[in-house]
Amino acid sequence: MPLLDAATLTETAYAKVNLALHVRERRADGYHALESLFVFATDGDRLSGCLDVGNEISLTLDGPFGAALGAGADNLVVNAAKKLQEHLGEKRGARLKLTKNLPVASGIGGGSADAAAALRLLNRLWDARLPRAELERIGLELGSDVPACVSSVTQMVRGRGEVLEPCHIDGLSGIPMLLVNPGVGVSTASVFSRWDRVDRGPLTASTLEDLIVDARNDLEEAAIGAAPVIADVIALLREQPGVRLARMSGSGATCFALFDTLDSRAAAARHIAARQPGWWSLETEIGGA
Ligand SMILES: C[C@@](CO)(OP(=O)(O)O)[C@H](O)COP(=O)(O)OP(=O)(O)OC[C@H]1O[C@@H](n2ccc(N)nc2=O)[C@H](O)[C@@H]1O
Ligand SMILES: Nc1ncnc2c1ncn2[C@@H]1O[C@H](COP(=O)(O)OP(=O)(O)O)[C@@H](O)[C@H]1O
Repeated sequence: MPLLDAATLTETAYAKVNLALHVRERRADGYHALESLFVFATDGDRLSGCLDVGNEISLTLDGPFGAALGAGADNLVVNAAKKLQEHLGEKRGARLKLTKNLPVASGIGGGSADAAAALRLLNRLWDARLPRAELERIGLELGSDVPACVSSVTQMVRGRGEVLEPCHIDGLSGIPMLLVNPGVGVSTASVFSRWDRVDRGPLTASTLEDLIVDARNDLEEAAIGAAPVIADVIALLREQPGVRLARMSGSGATCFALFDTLDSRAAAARHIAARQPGWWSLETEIGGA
């Protein structure tokens, strides 16, 4: 039996879900001004790490999607570690292990959540004690979604992804949620470039009912243009008994459905797995504020 290494720290990289995503304009710098309600699932990837005596950064991967990624410099975990090192101005080392449970490039911010988890973990491991706002600033250099993933709480997100406002909507926390991905990867940049540049108005939802009735994902049409199967995922989710809201997350292809009970979520998961055995799905809940 291996001894438990007391110096190993762990973090969960919670899956991000955009309950609503309004795209307001294409900015001069090529990024898009967004208004989005971010929630986080209670599940995600797992990152663990301990100090490396040689002061090197190394990463190993396992889990269902571990083989879909390299463990080199372009992995967002390694990137995050290097950015934090740079920021601290000291070469410190870590041996990291990422258990990749979430599909890659799938609109649920797996890579962004991993990068944020790496910042949180190394901030503790290296005893750097940077405040959250500083980790969020470093996170923005790694990707637009990383700042929100640092705290992984329900937030209204604006700008490119760096304007964060904690947000409480009654009844959201604990809602049974099903994530479904049809196994196609879509590129975030190409989905944004397919957006029709029509501003359909602000996101003002303050209740779950508003979110269901008035809010949208403005990238859905563009993503369906790139991967038509996304329309089938949404249609299948919407016809499941007990569904309150079904929509695409981020730039796709993962879609989510919120259910009124755990039983209706479980029944939907069973039904979809039987109809589409090749699709990935995750039964989870919306995390606490
Ligand atoms: C669409 C969203 C919604 O939460 O999520 P995902 O689909 O990635 O999960 C995010 O805005 C994605 O954030 P992230 O995946 O971190 O994007 P980045 O690496 O910063 O940018 C990738 C590319 O997406 C486009 N991009 C991203 C963010 C933004 N506000 N406007 C953009 O136009 C740009 O073309 C950029 O080159
Ligand atoms: N640890 C990581 N997990 C997932 N994707 C990663 C990781 N490191 C680098 N990437 C790259 O980042 C890109 C976006 O990943 P991800 O954040 O999962 O997308 P999305 O936000 O659309 O779910 C992918 O093209 C992937 O190759």
